[in-house]
Amino acid sequence: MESYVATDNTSRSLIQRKRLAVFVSGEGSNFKAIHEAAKEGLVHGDITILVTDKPGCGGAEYARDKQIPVIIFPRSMSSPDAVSATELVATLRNFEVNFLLLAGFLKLIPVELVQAFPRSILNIHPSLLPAFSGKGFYGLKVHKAVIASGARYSGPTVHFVDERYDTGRIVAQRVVPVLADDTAEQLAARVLHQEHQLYVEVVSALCEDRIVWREDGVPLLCCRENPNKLLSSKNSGNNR
Ligand SMILES: Nc1nc2c(c(=O)[nH]1)N[C@@H](CN(C=O)c1ccc(C(=O)N[C@@H](CCC(=O)O)C(=O)O)cc1)CN2
Ligand SMILES: NCC(=O)N[C@@H]1O[C@H](COP(=O)([O-])[O-])[C@@H](O)[C@H]1O
Repeated sequence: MESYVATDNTSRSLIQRKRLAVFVSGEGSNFKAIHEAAKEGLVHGDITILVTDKPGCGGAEYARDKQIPVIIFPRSMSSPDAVSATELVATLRNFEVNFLLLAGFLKLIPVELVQAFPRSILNIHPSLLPAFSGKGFYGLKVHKAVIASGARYSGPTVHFVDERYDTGRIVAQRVVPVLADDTAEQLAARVLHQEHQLYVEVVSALCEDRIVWREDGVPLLCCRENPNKLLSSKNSGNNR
């Protein structure tokens, strides 16, 4: 590894605390998990703005309750008062946002936003990418497709966002079993439980500058206790 990343509490206090924008379209349980982790000190950052296409969704209600500003995006016939992509970039700059976290957001992030925040937008998807991904694969539709395929394993993927749905660089995954008598709802609940842990783990690394990029463009997580160890390397405790 080229550079040492120190993240004990003293060293962490020397790292800039990051400013986060979270994008939701539904209940926002991943948003809530990240918000709680930030309050508990597990994430070295603050959620400074919530972006949604559904102003009445659970995630937006939670944000209002926590006095987090809510921005409606994208503009559409049903949301004429929503902001445009250009206006959203300007707003995120004004809020000095460092990273964008998609958490159940169901609209395509336009290339203008992707280019404005290079290697700075994450998404969590409820399958083991690249399987079961792309347009039409969201929410229960993903889990129904997994069950119908006969796959024995599934699980969440956290990846960087590019111009297309679910094709950005994979950062981390977790595996859960698919049981023979699983309903889509039961599988969704098992995967969601792991999503909450995985997203907090990755956002924690992101905010502590513990994501390094391999020469071939693959992002890797450095261990918090020993940042010279890669979480997915042979000598990592996680892989024994
Ligand atoms: N540029 C990107 N934008 C988004 C990504 C991405 O990887 N790149 N991820 C999605 C989240 N997502 C899967 O993780 C996803 C969300 C929604 C869809 C989809 O098919 N949406 C429907 C509209 C659904 C609705 O409005 O209710 C559609 O586009 O027809 C696929 C994948 C977030 N954005
Ligand atoms: N393809 C995108 C997609 O399906 N995202 C999924 O939507 C759910 C949102 O739950 P939440 O609103 O409770 O965080 C999560 O399971 C997330 O993986």
